[in-house]
Amino acid sequence: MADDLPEGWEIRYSKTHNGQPYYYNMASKESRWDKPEGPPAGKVRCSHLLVKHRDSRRPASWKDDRITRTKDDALQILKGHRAKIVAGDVTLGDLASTESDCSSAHKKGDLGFFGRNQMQKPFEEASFKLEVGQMSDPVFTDSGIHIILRTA
Ligand SMILES: Cn1nc(-c2ccccc2)cc1C(=O)N[C@H](Cc1nc2ccccc2[nH]1)C(=O)O
Repeated sequence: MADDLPEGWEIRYSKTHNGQPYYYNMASKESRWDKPEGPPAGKVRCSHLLVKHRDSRRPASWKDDRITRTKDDALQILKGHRAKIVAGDVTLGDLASTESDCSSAHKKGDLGFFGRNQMQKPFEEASFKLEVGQMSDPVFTDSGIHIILRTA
């Protein structure tokens, strides 16, 4: 699909090769038959680990039918997870698989690519501030408390 092309690329259709699609970069004036790789324009890819609490929008998860921990306790738990990741003891993806209260835990916390206006604002703002490979501080949303890793 043309809407997932990297920044600066557009799809065009050849006038000399039976309307065959090709890709054109307006800035570099480069043309190519094969689709350019890279993050879709205006999107980021992130993984996250979520710890919910009793005031979360949905205080339940695949791990726990009824989440009763306080927000403060959730933050302490999340800080403990973040410290292990920073120390290099475990990756965010591996820890999310067992500890995240988001159903994305089953995909190591990977949320795939997303653009603006798709996620809750605090999550979006934090995600778009990250460089690829960078991990956020605790981020608070209506769902709970997250640490976010930008992967692309
Ligand atoms: C936004 N999202 N993507 C998935 C997901 C992605 C890939 C594979 C499976 C599930 C789950 C969710 C989701 O909203 N999960 C919620 C918790 C949650 N709230 C979020 C707010 C912002 C970003 C991620 C978030 N995850 C839940 O399970 O209660």
